Amino acid sequence: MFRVTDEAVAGAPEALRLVSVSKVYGRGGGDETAVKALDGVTLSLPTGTFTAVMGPSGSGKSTLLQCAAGLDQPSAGLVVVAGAQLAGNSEAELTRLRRQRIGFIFQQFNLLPTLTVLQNVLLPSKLAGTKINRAKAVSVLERLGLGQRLRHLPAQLSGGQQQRVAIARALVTEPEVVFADEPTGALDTRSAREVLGLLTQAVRDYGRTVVMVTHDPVAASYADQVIFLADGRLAGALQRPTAEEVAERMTRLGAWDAEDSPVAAHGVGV
Ligand SMILES: Nc1ncnc2c1ncn2[C@@H]1O[C@H](COP(=O)(O)OP(=O)(O)OP(=O)(O)O)[C@@H](O)[C@H]1O
Repeated sequence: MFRVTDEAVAGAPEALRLVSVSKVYGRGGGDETAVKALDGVTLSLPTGTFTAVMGPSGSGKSTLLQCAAGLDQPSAGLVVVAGAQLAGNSEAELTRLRRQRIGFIFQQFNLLPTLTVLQNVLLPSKLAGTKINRAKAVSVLERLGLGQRLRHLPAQLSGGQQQRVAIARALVTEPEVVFADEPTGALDTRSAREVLGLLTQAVRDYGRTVVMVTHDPVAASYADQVIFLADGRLAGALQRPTAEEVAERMTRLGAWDAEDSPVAAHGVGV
């Protein structure tokens, strides 16, 4: 099983465990269009770690995130978030677990356009039926540099600011695990760097656990470890990686030709 072995987190409680998780799209069996997107993935991530998930296009990264976050059901296997098993629950129970234990950050921010910044951040606790702590939402937004933007609508903010609102929304419920699917994919270099810094800070200073899918070796280098997928299976890991090491591993996995590597092409961009 893949397990982070960093001394700093040795003995830390487990935030996320996947045991032999597989996902088949389509009907399976004789269905010729069936796709095995995940094929027996087993891993364990301690609380307070930042993990990047990389791999060639179609290797199962988004599927892994969706299954681990309870947004999709695995075809087989077990997902455990901070001791609570996700599979086998009713949809209502799954929704409750998701709202209480999981935060999600998307590439396209997914903010509600008619709600203000503050209302967007308060929405998850409102939906979860928990006591809405306005002061806490304001303090998280202030920490993320948005204290002057509470009453603005998303359209009045830059992309980087919108993603910071989405980060605040993901963090305000103090979830066990924050999943981020290409959180810097729609951002310019500077905003991307800010967002990665904030995710790192959430892990270092607030003990959150972050799992981020990215195509960018520089973004991945902010993580404590990178796990690689190929054809739906784990294909290795790197601890405290540099962007160059990540790019080299991606080249070996056939994700891109060496000369097409984003690091080779642009240098360390983010
Ligand atoms: N809803 C779906 N129905 C059928 N096949 C799917 C579905 N979603 C994903 N797949 C297939 O599952 C495999 C894994 O897809 P996934 O999106 O998880 O890969 P990925 O590594 O995130 O890819 P990318 O880097 O291109 O986003 C691919 O072959 C994809 O075509």
